[in-house]
Amino acid sequence: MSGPGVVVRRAPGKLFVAGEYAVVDGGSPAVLVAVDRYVTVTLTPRQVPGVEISSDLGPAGSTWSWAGTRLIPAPGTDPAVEGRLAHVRSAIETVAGLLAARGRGLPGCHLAVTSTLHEGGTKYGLGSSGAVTVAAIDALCAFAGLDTDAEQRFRLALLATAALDPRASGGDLAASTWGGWVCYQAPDRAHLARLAARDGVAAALTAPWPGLGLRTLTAPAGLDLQVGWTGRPASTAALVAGLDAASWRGGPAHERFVTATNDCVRALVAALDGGQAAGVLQQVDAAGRQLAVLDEQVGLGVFTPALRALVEAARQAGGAAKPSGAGGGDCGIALLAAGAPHSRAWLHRAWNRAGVLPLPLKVAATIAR
Ligand SMILES: Nc1ncnc2c1ncn2[C@@H]1O[C@H](COP(=O)(O)OP(=O)(O)OP(=O)(O)O)[C@@H](O)[C@H]1O
Ligand SMILES: C[C@@](O)(CCOP(=O)(O)O)CC(=O)O
Repeated sequence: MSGPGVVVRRAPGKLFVAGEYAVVDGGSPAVLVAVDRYVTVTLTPRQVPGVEISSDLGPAGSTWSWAGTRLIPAPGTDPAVEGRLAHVRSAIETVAGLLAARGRGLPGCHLAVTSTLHEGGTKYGLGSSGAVTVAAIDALCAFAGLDTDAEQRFRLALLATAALDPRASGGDLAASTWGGWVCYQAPDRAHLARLAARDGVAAALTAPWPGLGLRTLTAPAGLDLQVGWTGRPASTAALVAGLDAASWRGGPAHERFVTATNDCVRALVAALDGGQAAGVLQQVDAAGRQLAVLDEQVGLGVFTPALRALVEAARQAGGAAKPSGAGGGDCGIALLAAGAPHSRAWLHRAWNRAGVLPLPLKVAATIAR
């Protein structure tokens, strides 16, 4: 779609390479990679004030009006629709908060979302919530004539996310904002959410964000990244909440997990920096084994039978593999070195036999402007 005043922005999905769960606590880095499937957001000017939102997940056109910087759904809007549009709504309200500090409002518009991060409405686990937030913030800023750089858009996306769920690390947002391979460390999201609620988005945006760390990394040469989808969606929020419910959190096993995972991620970054493929494989394998220990101790259900089979087959092929993200379904990753005992085709056949669908994904290039 194009036309006067129409803005189109897209953001890629992501995979967790190492550091999931540990990254939720401040001070722990994670490595993520952006993939070449996208959420696209199109903004079209509309004469009527307020926002009309359409998503490929439905509905086709739901109308929202402003109460200050809060969006109010039209009377009779299905609560399920409100849930499905929660990330888009939070992104719009966040940009509206920034505009309000400059004495402006968001002009009337239609916001449309399309995504290749789900299959007929079933998510792959490639970070569609993060990608839709990043794409929407980018499109809304451009539509409103706000000149922003990548870090400002990332911060706005994290404020929008933290308003919904301060536990979410924002690793997905970092990968979707910068593209390519990234090393990310999360700031204190609960503090930022409180700051934004108390002092406004503009103040929170420019405040210091202690703990935030972001570095783009060089992709490992000579390693083939493969992705397998279990076909089963998992709830990241429920899995992370499971950790809070268990007595594991705050105890010695938790501390050991975080320390060991931090060691893996730091060694992984060093191996990536040094172009050492063998070191990359070793650390991805080690990070996956730490997740398995966590899973055994807490009984979270990170490793489903399909994810176990995905990892086992990749090890037999001579590679390293692990779930990507919270696990419980969604997808897993494997890295194969050139000259591995078994080929990519062999791995795909083994995955198919185990009910794991190989996804033809490539790394999305570093994109931040
Ligand atoms: N096409 C879309 N249109 C509008 N909102 C979307 C779209 N895709 C995702 N979202 C938002 O993201 C939410 C899904 O987030 P969820 O964390 O369950 O999936 P994910 O981010 O793809 O997976 P994961 O967190 O495992 O990587 C939806 O409820 C909705 O709020
Ligand atoms: C468990 C966690 O570290 C990763 C979740 O990854 P995913 O959304 O399930 O791909 C949570 C988070 O980083 O917010």
